Amino acid sequence: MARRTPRTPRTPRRPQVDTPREGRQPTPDHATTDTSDTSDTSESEKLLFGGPLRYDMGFSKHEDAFLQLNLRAMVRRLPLLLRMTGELAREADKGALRAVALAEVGRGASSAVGLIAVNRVLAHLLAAGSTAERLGQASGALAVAGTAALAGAVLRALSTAATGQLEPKVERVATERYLAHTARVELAAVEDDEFHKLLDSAQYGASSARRMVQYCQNVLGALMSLIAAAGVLALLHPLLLPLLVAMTLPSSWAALSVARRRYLSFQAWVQHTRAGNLISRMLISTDAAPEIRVHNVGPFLLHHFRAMSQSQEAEQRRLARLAARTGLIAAGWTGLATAAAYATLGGMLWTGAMALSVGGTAVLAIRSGSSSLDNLVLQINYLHEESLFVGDLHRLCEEAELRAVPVGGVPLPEKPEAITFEDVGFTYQGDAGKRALDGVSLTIPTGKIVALVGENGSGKSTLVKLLCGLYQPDAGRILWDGVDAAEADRQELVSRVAVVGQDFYRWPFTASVNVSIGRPDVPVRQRRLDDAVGYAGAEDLIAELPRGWQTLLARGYKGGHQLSGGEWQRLGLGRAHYRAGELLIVDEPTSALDAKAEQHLFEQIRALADSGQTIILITHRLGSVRAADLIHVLDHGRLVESGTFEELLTSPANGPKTFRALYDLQAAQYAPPAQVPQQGTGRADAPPAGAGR
Ligand SMILES: Nc1ncnc2c1ncn2[C@@H]1O[C@H](COP(=O)(O)OP(=O)(O)OP(=O)(O)O)[C@@H](O)[C@H]1O
Repeated sequence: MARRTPRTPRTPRRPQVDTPREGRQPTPDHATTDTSDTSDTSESEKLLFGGPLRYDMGFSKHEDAFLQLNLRAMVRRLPLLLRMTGELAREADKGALRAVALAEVGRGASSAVGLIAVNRVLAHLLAAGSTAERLGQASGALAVAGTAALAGAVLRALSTAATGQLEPKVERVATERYLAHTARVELAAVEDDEFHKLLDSAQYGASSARRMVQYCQNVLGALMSLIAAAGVLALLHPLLLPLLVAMTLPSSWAALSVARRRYLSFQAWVQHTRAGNLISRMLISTDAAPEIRVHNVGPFLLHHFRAMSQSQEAEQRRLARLAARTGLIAAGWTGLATAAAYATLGGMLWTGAMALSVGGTAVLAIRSGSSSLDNLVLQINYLHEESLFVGDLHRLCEEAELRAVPVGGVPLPEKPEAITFEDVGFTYQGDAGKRALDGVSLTIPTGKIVALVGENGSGKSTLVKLLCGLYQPDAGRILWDGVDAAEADRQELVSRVAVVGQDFYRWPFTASVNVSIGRPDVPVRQRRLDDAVGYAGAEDLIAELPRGWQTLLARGYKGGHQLSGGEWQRLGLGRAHYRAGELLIVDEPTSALDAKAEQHLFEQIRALADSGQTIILITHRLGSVRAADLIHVLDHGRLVESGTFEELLTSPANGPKTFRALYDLQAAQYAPPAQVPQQGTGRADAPPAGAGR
């Protein structure tokens, strides 16, 4: 009897990356370290990622729920698995789902009819009489067996066609679920490594759901054939059924053991795999391409890519060895069970407990039944294994619901007079003990230019991220007049805000989309686009692009065009203007602008503030904050000074002097040697032109 061996360990869900051919390229010193040992953290993991990337499975929250891959648990879970796939399939294409189900039930019925007909044929052929007579009597049953086989083939084709239609739709529906839920979660969730791990494993849920459709079809088909064969066997002799089961148990056990090991391994290695893929992507990324060449980083990355891949290969080897051992044990037990089954059958024939024609049908039914049962267990096992990933997708959706940006809330005042930070504190996840903001109380009067200044890491960007609702304070409140932003409608809050961050995104789309994506929910208007680039001083930039607004701003694509850093910054400013939020936040808006563009921008900012818009300006160029109505100075997450430009520069000798010290330091770099002011003695009215640039 042909036995299926358990699938060998595989990693189809992960992009397979070939180990690159070794070239005679220089490798760094540490390249000589043997990194193929998986028992410890590899040198590459330590060097590039600061430690092990493999998860200790003890952490797994769903170990209890999902890893009990024993036969009982698997059978218990089968209805749930079928329902999960059924729900996805129903959402994707009800008609195709119905067609698959009907075709498979029909196939089972035709298989049972076929077996019964074969039994009749054998009974007629083994009865007394001439050959012609026996053939004549068997012809009716033969015709039935032939028709059943034909019907089975047609139904199989129907089922295959409907499954082919259903599979891609199920994958699409599952992928949409994944993406839609991910897009809705809070920023803090995306930055949480546990949530990210779930994102990693759940991304395979969609392709697993697609494969589950195929396996469901196979399970249904095998189940129907099994019922047919088992029904016939039970009719022939009741002892034949347990024999059938005994023959199939060893391979079921083997398949389950292998699946369990593979899934555990996948979960433990998921982050390692992502890191390996990250390195391979860097090697082909257009952003990294210049530095890879100028600093000759290629061999370094290739070496570590190879080392990380070798660690994974070692894990695959380990799984393969275990699978081979399990398969061998299972094959031994199956051989014994098969010998026992046929010995029992022979004994029954020998003692006359069973007629010869019944014995012939029994052999056929045992062959058909054991292959169906074997196949059924294998398919259920595949189904179960895939369902673990679909389970991850479900878990992600549940988790994402809990961590989703809340919908609804208290409306914000239409024209607030001020936004007030009341004793606000915030610590980033994983940064325990290090407060990014600590007890910050300040006011942002609307319709004014408010500047935030301070040294690197003093908390300026964090403060505006809290203001935009990207993070929630863990202490204190942010009030829009009397309304606490934590209780406000987040959608409304973000619609009031436009941001040009330091790391604003450079969309790999056309210039038109790069600006209009500031308000993706409204139709693109040319006048609004022109206004936006006029504000950012980028009219000439657009006019000079090869295809104007329709120029693709992405390297590595046909017709793609590359912008300089300053040109991107102007487009980013244009995007923020296009968004038309009441609160415009500009974080280092002029870092990449030339002097003319910078001056233009500050004139525009002043004009916007005069028209009633609130501007929050973050900059290290202290000469630029002269135009601000109010300046808040942060230091190590705390507010240390507030006031106008003049107030901060002319504060009394024993008063706060952080701003003054920073300003003098910058001014000194631009003053002619003879006029370098001493710290604390510079005059507010005498900064050198362009100070801080
Ligand atoms: N996403 C993040 N996760 C964890 N820590 C962060 C994150 N963003 C910032 N931090 C930390 O919070 C602190 C404040 O950072 P923030 O970006 O607010 O400073 P900043 O004043 O804007 O600095 P810069 O002038 O360099 O832009 C820093 O110590 C930084 O390391």
